[in-house]
Amino acid sequence: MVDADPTLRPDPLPEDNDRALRPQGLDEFIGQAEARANLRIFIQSARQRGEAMDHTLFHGPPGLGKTTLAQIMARELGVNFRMTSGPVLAKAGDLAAILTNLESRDVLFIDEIHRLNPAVEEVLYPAMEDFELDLVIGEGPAARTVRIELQPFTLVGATTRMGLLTTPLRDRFGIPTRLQFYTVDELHEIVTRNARKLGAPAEDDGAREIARRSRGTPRIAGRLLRRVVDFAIVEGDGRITRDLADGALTRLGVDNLGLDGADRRYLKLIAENYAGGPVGIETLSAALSESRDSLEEVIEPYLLQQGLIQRTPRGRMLAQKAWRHLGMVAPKRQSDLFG
Ligand SMILES: Nc1ncnc2c1ncn2[C@@H]1O[C@H](COP(=O)(O)OP(=O)(O)OP(=O)(O)O)[C@@H](O)[C@H]1O
Ligand SMILES: [Mg+2]
Repeated sequence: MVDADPTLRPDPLPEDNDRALRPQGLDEFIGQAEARANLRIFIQSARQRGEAMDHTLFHGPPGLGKTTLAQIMARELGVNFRMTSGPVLAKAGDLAAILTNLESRDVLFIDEIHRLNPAVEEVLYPAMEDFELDLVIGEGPAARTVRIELQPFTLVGATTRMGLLTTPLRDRFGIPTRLQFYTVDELHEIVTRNARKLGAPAEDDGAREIARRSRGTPRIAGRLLRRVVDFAIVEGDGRITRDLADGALTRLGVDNLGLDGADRRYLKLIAENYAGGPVGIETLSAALSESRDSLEEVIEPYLLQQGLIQRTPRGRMLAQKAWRHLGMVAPKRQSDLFG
């Protein structure tokens, strides 16, 4: 039932092509216990009523399973899955074409929904609320509006930036769901299961080492597992032991907290050039040649969650844990504040 039309999604991440490791049903999906329990109820209720499930919004950092959950929803609802994304929908007509082709109760997934063009977003409001489409035909004084009835459908939106969603759009989702970073135990289970699927069984300690160093993120766990399997095949006897995983991950530049080169560059910059901060996000973005968005979406959420940095009104600051991790000593004023 999955219909991920490649023309609708020109730029999928390589991991996203990997159907082999993607959990297929809610029972197979590990972690996010609260979100999963709620979704199970809402899916079953929609099925029993024979109605389209309410519109659902998944938000949270990249790689935590937003796309995966949207696909699972369609499968469990027994309906078609249509996928597109905010930046791809350039004109109102692009969205109208998709909406008018939906079958009753289908799931329409819009990735990066915070990047919708305002003209397209306008079309979405009546579609979500009343399953109606108001199309303007013609221009100037001759322009007129035609109303088209749509089949009831479920919109599933995904965003890494909840704060960038307009209020009217946010308010039209009946089921907003925030995804959390995964615990080491959850990632351990995911790695163990995926290693089995890849035909390279992992020892308990080996799987745990990968889990510990995956930045709380299943996508990263999947990527690191594949690389460790490469090392196990070429330099080991195919088994994923703790030593093998540790050696491979260290060679890949993933340190013992799971931070990669970009994370350490961020922390080192604040330590070495700004005495631990506070320093503004724009300054960091310029100094690191990274977009502000990628700092805020990709790098900072995990560093904040790990208590390595703090966000203050005057900018970002290193916490004591970050100084220790870098093997550096905080200047006196810092250690007084965050000792
Ligand atoms: N709970 C889970 N159990 C096992 N694998 C998972 C789980 N969640 C996600 N994955 C795997 O992690 C990868 C990333 O998941 P997904 O593409 O759904 O993330 P995403 O939140 O949509 O990311 P992005 O914000 O970048 O679009 C996929 O390969 C998926 O199979
Ligand atoms: Mg996704």
